[in-house]
Amino acid sequence: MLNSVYRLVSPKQIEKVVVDEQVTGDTVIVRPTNLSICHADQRYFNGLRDKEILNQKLPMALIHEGMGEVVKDYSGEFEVGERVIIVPNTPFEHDDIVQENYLSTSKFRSSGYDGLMQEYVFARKDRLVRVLPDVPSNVAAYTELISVAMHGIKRLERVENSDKKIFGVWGDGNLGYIVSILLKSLYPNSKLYVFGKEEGKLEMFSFVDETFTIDAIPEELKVSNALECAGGKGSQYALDQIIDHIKPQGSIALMGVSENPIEVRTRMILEKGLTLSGSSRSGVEDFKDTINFLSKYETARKRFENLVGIERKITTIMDIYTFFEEDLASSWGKSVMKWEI
Ligand SMILES: NC(=O)C1=CN([C@@H]2O[C@H](COP(=O)(O)OP(=O)(O)OC[C@H]3O[C@@H](n4cnc5c(N)ncnc54)[C@H](OP(=O)(O)O)[C@@H]3O)[C@@H](O)[C@H]2O)C=CC1
Ligand SMILES: O=C(CO)[C@H](O)[C@H](O)COP(=O)(O)O
Ligand SMILES: [Zn+2]
Repeated sequence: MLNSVYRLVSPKQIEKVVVDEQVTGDTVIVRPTNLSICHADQRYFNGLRDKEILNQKLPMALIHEGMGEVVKDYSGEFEVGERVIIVPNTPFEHDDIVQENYLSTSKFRSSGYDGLMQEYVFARKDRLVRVLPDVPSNVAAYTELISVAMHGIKRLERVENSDKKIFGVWGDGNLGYIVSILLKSLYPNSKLYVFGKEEGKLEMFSFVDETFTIDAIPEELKVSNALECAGGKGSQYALDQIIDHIKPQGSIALMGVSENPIEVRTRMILEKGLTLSGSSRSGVEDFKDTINFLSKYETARKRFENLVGIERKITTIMDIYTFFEEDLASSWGKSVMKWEI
C-alpha cells in the first residue's frame, strides 16, 4: 500500500518519498495527528551529531513522540477513529533480563528508522496504546517523554537505598518538569528540590518543595537521591553539583543526553560510594504505567497541560522547517504540531 513519508535527507532538508508498505494481520494503520519535537530530533535536524552517525541514520522521518487516529485495523483490536499513542521502540525478540529498549535488535523511530512524519503510520498492534478520554491530544502527543521519565524513575528505584527523604532534580526544562510531577505524586512523603538555571522556568515548578538556581545552592544542602535531566554540556555541570550535594551511598539517575562525551569526577563517585543508573528511551510497559498514572493522578494530569508550549498546524514541508526553528527559540514547554500534511 503506497504511503508518503517525509524524510530528513541531510540537515535542514526534508523530502517526501512514496514507499510501498507491507501489511500483515497485525498491522494497524494510524493517521498521525499531534506530533511533539524531542531534543534528539533537533540534533538530527540541525546536523549536531557526528557525520558518521548522520550517514548511518539518514535518510529517515523524524519524530518519535506522537499520537494519531486509527484509520484501518487488520488485527481487529481497535475501532476506526480511536486515539492511540504510537510506541517508538519496536522489539523483534524477547529477553528475560534485558528490557526491550536496551536490546540491540530493537528499532527506534526517528533514530535510524522512520519516525512519525508520515501520511500514515503502519504500526504493529502491540505498539499502540489507547489515549484516555480525559487527556487532550496536545498532551497525549508527548506521552513518550512521560514514559521515559517513568522508566528512569523505575530504574532508579532498583538501585536506591532506603533513604528517600529528599529527591533532587537537576534540569528546569521539559524532562525535569515531567520527572518532578511523577516524583511528587509517587513519593508524597518525600521532599522534592529542583535545580535550574532560570528563575522564570523554576517558577513553573510551584508544586515542588523548593527550587534553587544552580549558582545559589546552600553549601550544606544534601539530597538522598538525584535525577540529572539537563543534557548537553549541562549534564557535566549538573553531575558535578550532584556529586557535591548527594549523601554518601546515594543514587543518581542519568537521563540527559550529551552530544559529546563529558568529564565525570569518578574519584568522588568512588569516595562517596555512589550508584549511577543510566536510562534511555522506554518500552510498552512504561507507556502502560504512564496511562495508569494519568488515570490515577488527576492533578498531575492537569499539570501536564502547562507544559504545552507552541502549537502550530503543519500543512507543508516549509511549515516543518519554520516549526523546528520556532521550537529552538522557544523558552518553555513541548512544541506540538497539528499534523495536517
Ligand atoms: N534518556 C532519555 O531517554 C531521554 C533523554 N532526553 C534528554 O534529556 C535532556 C533534557 O531534555 P529536555 O528537558 O527536553 O530539554 P530542555 O532544554 O527543555 O531542558 C533542559 C534544562 O536543563 C537546564 N540546565 C542546563 N544546564 C543545567 C545544569 N547544570 N543544572 C540544572 N539545569 C540545567 C537547561 O537550561 P538552559 O536551557 O537555560 O540551558 C534547560 O532548562 C536532553 O539532553 C534530551 O535529549 C530526552 C528524552 C529522552
Ligand atoms: O529522545 C530519546 C528517547 O525519547 C533518546 O534520547 C533518543 O532516542 C536517543 O537516540 P539517538 O541516539 O538517536 O539520539
Ligand atoms: Zn525523545
